[in-house]
Amino acid sequence: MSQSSDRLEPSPGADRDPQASRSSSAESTANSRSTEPILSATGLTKTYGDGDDAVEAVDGIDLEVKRGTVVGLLGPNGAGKTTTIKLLLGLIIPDAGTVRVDGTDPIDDPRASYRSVSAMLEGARNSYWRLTVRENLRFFARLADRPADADRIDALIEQVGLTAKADTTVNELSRGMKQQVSLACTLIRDTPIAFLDEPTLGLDVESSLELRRQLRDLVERESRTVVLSSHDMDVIEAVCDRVIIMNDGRIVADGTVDELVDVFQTRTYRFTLEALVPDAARRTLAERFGVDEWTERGPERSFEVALQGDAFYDLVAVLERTNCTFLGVETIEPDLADVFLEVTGGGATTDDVGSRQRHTFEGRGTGRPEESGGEPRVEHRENR
Ligand SMILES: Nc1ncnc2c1ncn2[C@@H]1O[C@H](COP(=O)(O)OP(=O)(O)OP(=O)(O)O)[C@@H](O)[C@H]1O
Repeated sequence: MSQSSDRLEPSPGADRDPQASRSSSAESTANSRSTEPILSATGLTKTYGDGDDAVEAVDGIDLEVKRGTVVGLLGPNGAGKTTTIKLLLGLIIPDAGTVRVDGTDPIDDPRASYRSVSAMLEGARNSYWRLTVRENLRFFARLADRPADADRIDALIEQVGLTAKADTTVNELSRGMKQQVSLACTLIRDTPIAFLDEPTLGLDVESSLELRRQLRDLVERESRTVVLSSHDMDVIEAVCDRVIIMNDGRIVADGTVDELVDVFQTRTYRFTLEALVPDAARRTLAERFGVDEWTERGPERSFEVALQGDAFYDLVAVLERTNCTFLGVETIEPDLADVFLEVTGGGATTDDVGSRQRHTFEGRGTGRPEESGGEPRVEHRENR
């Protein structure tokens, strides 16, 4: 979808008067609004097509989002993230279920809902490339109930790091900069809710890091409610308060990044062996533990494997039985990539894993790292 912000334009004359006198009933409505979820969905369902071609994209989702939180929607390709966002925005009609956006119904009264939301869908396409950065922001600011003034526009341009490019046309900017302009165009309307669908899609590592930093900065300064979808676990970990993992149109996990890591308790280990690894060992490790990638480093061979509970001891027993000379094992702190694999049963690879904190245990033996006696040496590996 493109030009999402156009489609979210409020109707002329639909403006609310911010200075309107507040009756006590209006106050109590405002108070109850501040405690109720700013966004909710019940039984949300959407199937595309019919008959043999039917695709159940969203299958009975219930969801509540508190004000001022940043929620990450994560899941493999086709999980239903974009469809969910479009349903919440009222851009597509659900087959069943209800949605409330800041006290409004985006299906019955889309204009009322559009005052509360802005969206950046599919990356950098929601700005006008023949206009300058500042012209874009002026344009999008004017779509708001209370248009931002020149100072606010300059401040936002500065926050996304584009002051030097403020009067440059967007088509002359790099892809990362275009994405920053899109983000600024989405945020300039100062809506209480912003949807960001894959905001770092297609960015190089540097630009992705920069956008992530700016996003967190903006969210902290302005306490917006943000719903952000991404395949990029580093983005989700860096920016989100809460993570919802989708698979096959359903929510399969919902919690804080820390909670999910605790719940799923997957540990990834790197085992290092002497070079002569018997074929029987390789075969058994592949069949029982899915070990099919080995790293060769001089006289050492190593592999990484995600294990739960007693599987660690089972693997060590296989190494002993097949006469492998075991040089050491490191534990790698689980992160969202591991959780994601665990919950969805696939759909991403551990190549997606970004930064990991490693607890390295050295020395020969077959004991579990915690029992190997050595003090763990903590390393930090940056993959980004
Ligand atoms: N307009 C459409 N017509 C038919 N099927 C669709 C349409 N849009 C999405 N789908 C299908 O619905 C399912 C969910 O798609 P959706 O785009 O919501 O997933 P997603 O999690 O956002 O995926 P991705 O991460 O790849 O963008 C997929 O099987 C997709 O092929």
